[in-house]
Amino acid sequence: MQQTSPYAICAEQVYKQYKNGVQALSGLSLTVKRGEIFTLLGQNGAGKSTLIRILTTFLKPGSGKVSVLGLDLNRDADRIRAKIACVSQQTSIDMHLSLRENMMFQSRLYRIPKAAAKKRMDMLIDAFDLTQYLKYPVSSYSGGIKRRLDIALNLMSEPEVLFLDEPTVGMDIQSRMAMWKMMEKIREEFGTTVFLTTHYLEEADSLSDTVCIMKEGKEVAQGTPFALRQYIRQDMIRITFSSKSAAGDSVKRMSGLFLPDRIRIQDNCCLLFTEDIRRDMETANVFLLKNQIPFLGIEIKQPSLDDIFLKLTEDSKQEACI
Ligand SMILES: Nc1ncnc2c1ncn2[C@@H]1O[C@H](COP(=O)(O)OP(=O)(O)OP(=O)(O)O)[C@@H](O)[C@H]1O
Repeated sequence: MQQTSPYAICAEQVYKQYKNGVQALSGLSLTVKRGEIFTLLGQNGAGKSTLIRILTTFLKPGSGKVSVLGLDLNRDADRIRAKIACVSQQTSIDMHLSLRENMMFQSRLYRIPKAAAKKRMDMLIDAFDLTQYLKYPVSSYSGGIKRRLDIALNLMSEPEVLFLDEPTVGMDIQSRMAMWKMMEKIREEFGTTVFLTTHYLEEADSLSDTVCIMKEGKEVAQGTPFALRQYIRQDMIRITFSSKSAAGDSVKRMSGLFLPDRIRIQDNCCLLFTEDIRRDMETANVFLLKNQIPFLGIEIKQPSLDDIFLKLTEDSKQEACI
């Protein structure tokens, strides 16, 4: 009897080199639990889209072991394809068809019986608040509504894993919030595993069960947003100056006091990563006052996911699995 894997996705030591010699993945490993929202974060060119193309069977890895829903990617690509759906940057909506026609067309691609397809369509239209748009032509929808419809289309086949490549890119805050609600609904009500990529850190923070930070084709950290924050296990001191150049000048002057990898400039602030908050707070305060360096404020700050992302993606020596 085949055992059900607790993991939706397992990738082990995946390498991928394109024909032009670019090494897009360099030994990437990650695990995605069934039913969770998993977010992949990485700078441009980190290899996120390459990984999605591999996991959705469009691209073969050079080497490494990948299983999706317990099925081996090399042996069972067809079976995997039947159980997943992928919403990419290019929408799969046909602008000449109505909303309902688009959904029914999708159901025919998956050979879903008509009555079942109609039931599923009505449920999805209701679940994702699309009813009010039924009377308008699809071509008139805003980008956010088109994206919502695209996701609904991809859910017609009841996929077990839904891949979303930057689902909220370029959206205004209202549309992004509607999209977050939609993703939570997909996880809560349908039990679908959601695998998404994003550049928005606050999105990863508020929405994800697990976040994986990628750099240069490899994971640098994977864990819950909370665990990632704990990973740094460092408080931060934030000193605010009147301008970025004032912050830069002060950091130069303080360079003898703190190790270079403990100091970072962010906008008009200087961030000090510290393991001894009292000692370093006193050192920084005394230095600033003694040298009459003008500053607007000094405070203790918990690192955000942003700070962790910057720290991990800037420091190539850091690696962590949480
Ligand atoms: N078809 C291709 N042929 C050759 N090189 C490619 C191809 N697709 C991607 N690359 C290169 O592989 C590396 C990883 O690209 P990928 O698109 O996977 O990164 P990404 O993290 O998705 O970036 P972005 O956030 O900008 O979409 C980059 O250096 C990119 O230029």
